Amino acid sequence: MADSVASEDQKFCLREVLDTFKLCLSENKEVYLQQYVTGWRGLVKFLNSLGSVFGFISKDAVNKIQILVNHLNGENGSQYVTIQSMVKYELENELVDLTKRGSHPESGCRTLLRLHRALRWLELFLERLRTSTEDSKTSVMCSEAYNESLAPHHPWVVRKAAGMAFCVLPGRPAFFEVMNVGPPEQVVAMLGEALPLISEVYQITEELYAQHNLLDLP
Ligand SMILES: CCCCCCCCCCCCC/C=C/[C@@H](O)[C@H](COP(=O)(O)O)NC(=O)CCCCCCCCCCCCCCC
Repeated sequence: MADSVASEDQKFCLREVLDTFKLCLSENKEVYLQQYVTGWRGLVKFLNSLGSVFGFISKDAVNKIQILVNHLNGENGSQYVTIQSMVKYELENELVDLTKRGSHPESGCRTLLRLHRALRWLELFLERLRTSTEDSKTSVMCSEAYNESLAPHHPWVVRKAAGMAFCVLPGRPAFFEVMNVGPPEQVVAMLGEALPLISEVYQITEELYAQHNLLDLP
């Protein structure tokens, strides 16, 4: 799985990836899991194109994506159509470890929570990128976004490794290039369109998880 995601055609446009988050929202503001997963697959592809230093990050993301895909394709797949239906199904059937790790280490709820926190990182990072200037450093934007989102949930060793990886991020011009969206003005415009959608998907999930007390799942 890691390999197939890594080697699928490397050339792509970040606009298309971010567009998939648009397709996540149903009419009544539920979040489709299939589309959410597709969005993440695209992001992982982008991450892989930045080089093998990020391999440990993409590997973990791929693992989590695969767990969710297995739920979607499993015999109870119809319960996993939206994040809302997944939460309801897993809670009603006691399929979630609520306070300490136990017999359900791969619940959809705890797995998605990790990606959900990473989506917050993405939102913060992209917002910084959108408002950045030519001499802004991607490594700084990235670690600031990380410190405000994922870092509090990670042990020291992961924070350390992440910090080291951020240092070798390409600079802003090269980064914009890999995004393959066009000149900087177009990148900024694209981000301006994509961010509210990502933010909405994040907020809806955050409220759902808060409502059910799921924000600290082990
Ligand atoms: C562009 C640079 C990309 C930097 C990515 C920033 C996120 C750094 C995350 C570091 C995670 C390290 C790997 C290990 C994580 C796990 O310990 C930890 C906890 O899991 P557990 O409870 O099962 O043990 N896992 C997680 O928190 C999930 C992390 C998922 C990270 C996915 C990041 C994908 C980034 C996509 C980049 C796209 C950038 C697009 C910008 C234009």
